[in-house]
Amino acid sequence: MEVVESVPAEARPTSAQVLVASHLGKRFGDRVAVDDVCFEVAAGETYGLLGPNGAGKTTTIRLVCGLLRPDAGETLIAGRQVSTTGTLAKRYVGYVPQDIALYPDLTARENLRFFGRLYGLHGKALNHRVGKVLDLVGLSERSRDRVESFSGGMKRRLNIGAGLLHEPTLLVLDEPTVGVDPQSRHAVMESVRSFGAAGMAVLYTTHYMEEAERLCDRVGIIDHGRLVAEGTRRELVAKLGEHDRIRLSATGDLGVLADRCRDLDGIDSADVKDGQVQLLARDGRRVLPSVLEAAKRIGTPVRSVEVAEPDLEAVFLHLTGTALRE
Ligand SMILES: Nc1ncnc2c1ncn2[C@@H]1O[C@H](COP(=O)(O)OP(=O)(O)OP(=O)(O)O)[C@@H](O)[C@H]1O
Repeated sequence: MEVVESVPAEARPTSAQVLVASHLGKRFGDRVAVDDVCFEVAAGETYGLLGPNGAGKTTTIRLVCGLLRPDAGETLIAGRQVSTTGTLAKRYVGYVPQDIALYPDLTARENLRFFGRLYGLHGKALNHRVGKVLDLVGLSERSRDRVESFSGGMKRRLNIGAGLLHEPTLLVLDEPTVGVDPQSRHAVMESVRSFGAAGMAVLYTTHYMEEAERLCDRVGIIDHGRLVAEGTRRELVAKLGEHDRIRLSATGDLGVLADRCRDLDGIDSADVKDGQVQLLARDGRRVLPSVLEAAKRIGTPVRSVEVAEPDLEAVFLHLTGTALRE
């Protein structure tokens, strides 16, 4: 692991935009992983990159953190240009990778002390930061327990803690709740929320729509390497105009039902997700009778119907024509 020094308080940036990513591009052979991606994250802001598996989220943040060289574009962190070789900009970044990088046979405190030394911390400063970080991630009471005895969520939180030791200005988290049970997921999200509230800039990738909705001040929707839209939840939903989201539970071939619905007047999109047919319609209540009629005709009787306001899932569906899949 690379040694990155911590940043003295007086050297911290004052500009509101902590991260500025401009026209980032990256190919792997013929495959375009990231295509002309631009976004900014301000101090105290939590920015979510939301997209399905393979959309380009990890590649984007590896470019942003200087772990991968872009084919095009550049990133500034705290006004410093990011490069794969230099450490100047990296001093401001806490990067929390998707995979857990902890020593199972060491305690939580020993793990943090190890990573703290890599950041150039020693003596009292190291002890102080380790204590503070254990508090921040809610693991003070388990600090003397070996990591091998931790739940998935606790390991995740400690992994995040390792990225916080040098008091980064920007915290970058790559899908930090993947493989975590719902209760621990909540704890991870609450930790992340507190970092934004404390003034840190947070860049968060996820393919869970609810996480982006709950946690992020602004969301960038990424698909096939391109940022197809960005904004607050409200701004993104407004892009849909007046739309309703309809969820149908039915018995029979849901794919056929979705195909039929797609052809109906007033239906903008139809997709099968989570064992339901999901529709986007300009006026849900008006189209419902023809949907029920079509379902009956093809022998897939509808068992329940839910009409709701659009969410980010609906925005994604509208912009890309596909559902965000797990
Ligand atoms: N080192 C690599 N070599 C070749 N192709 C790669 C490499 N890294 C990523 N890719 C490809 O680039 C595309 C974007 O991948 P990336 O990991 O950035 O997506 P992601 O949105 O983070 O997905 P996930 O949620 O599954 O992690 C994918 O098609 C992937 O297969």
